[in-house]
Amino acid sequence: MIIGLTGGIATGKSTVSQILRNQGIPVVDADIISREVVMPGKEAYAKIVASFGADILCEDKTINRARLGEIIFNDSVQRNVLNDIVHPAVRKEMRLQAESYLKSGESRVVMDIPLLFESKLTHMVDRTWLVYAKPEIQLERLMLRDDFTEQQALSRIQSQMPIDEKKILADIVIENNGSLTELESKILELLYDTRNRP
Ligand SMILES: CC(C)(COP(=O)(O)OP(=O)(O)OC[C@H]1O[C@@H](n2cnc3c(N)ncnc32)[C@H](O)[C@@H]1O)[C@@H](O)C(=O)NCCC(=O)NCCS
Ligand SMILES: Nc1ncnc2c1ncn2[C@@H]1O[C@H](COP(=O)(O)OP(=O)(O)OP(=O)(O)O)[C@@H](O)[C@H]1O
Repeated sequence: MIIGLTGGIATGKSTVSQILRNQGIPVVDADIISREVVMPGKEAYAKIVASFGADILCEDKTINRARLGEIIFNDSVQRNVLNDIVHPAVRKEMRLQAESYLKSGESRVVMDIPLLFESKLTHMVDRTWLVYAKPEIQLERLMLRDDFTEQQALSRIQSQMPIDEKKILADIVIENNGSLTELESKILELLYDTRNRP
């Protein structure tokens, strides 16, 4: 059984993933894999440098994520260029990792995929869980976590499907508008309720 965990930027996916990992549930994380597949020497790295130029590199030749982010979160054409380079490699690696967990006998594997609905990847999972935070809380958490101005935060939020639209598409909605303790209790309850029936 593969659970697709999604949400909006900064609504709490990584926080939920950590709670799930603490419960012994394996999580395959698209954000982590998307960092690995763009390391120097990887196929996607060469394509990114060819498309965006050497200006998006740090001195050590790794990709300057802040600089690339400023480009792609403010320009949907450039965003699609990057997505087309990175996403196939991420999907391939996610499948491999999830299959490996299932083969080793895990009954439930979580795929943390921020763009699950935008990229129409629901066929990769059996159920969808959405981590939801009200738009004003999402904005506040994003500005606080990444030290963004309101404009920087909004450009990232607006690069995604609105969280209220995702809410309609998800099988299960995990409300994350309260405390971390409340969130943890909700996840434990959800795991208990869905032990044999996700
Ligand atoms: C633009 C990049 C370099 C910025 O890196 P940075 O370290 O600042 O952010 P990070 O990768 O941790 O992503 C943070 C969050 O931004 C959001 N996000 C990232 N990429 C995208 C995108 N292409 N479109 C919309 N939202 C995105 C997601 O909610 C993600 O969880 C990086 O996000 C990237 O390479 N994005 C393209 C790959 C991608 O789509 N990743 C998301 C899941 S596969
Ligand atoms: N219930 C909560 N109460 C207070 N802070 C929270 C809560 N849930 C998450 N946060 C904080 O909000 C920020 C965003 O959470 P998190 O990093 O888990 O989001 P995310 O959905 O994984 O983001 P991204 O899309 O960027 O990967 C973090 O700083 C996290 O510590």
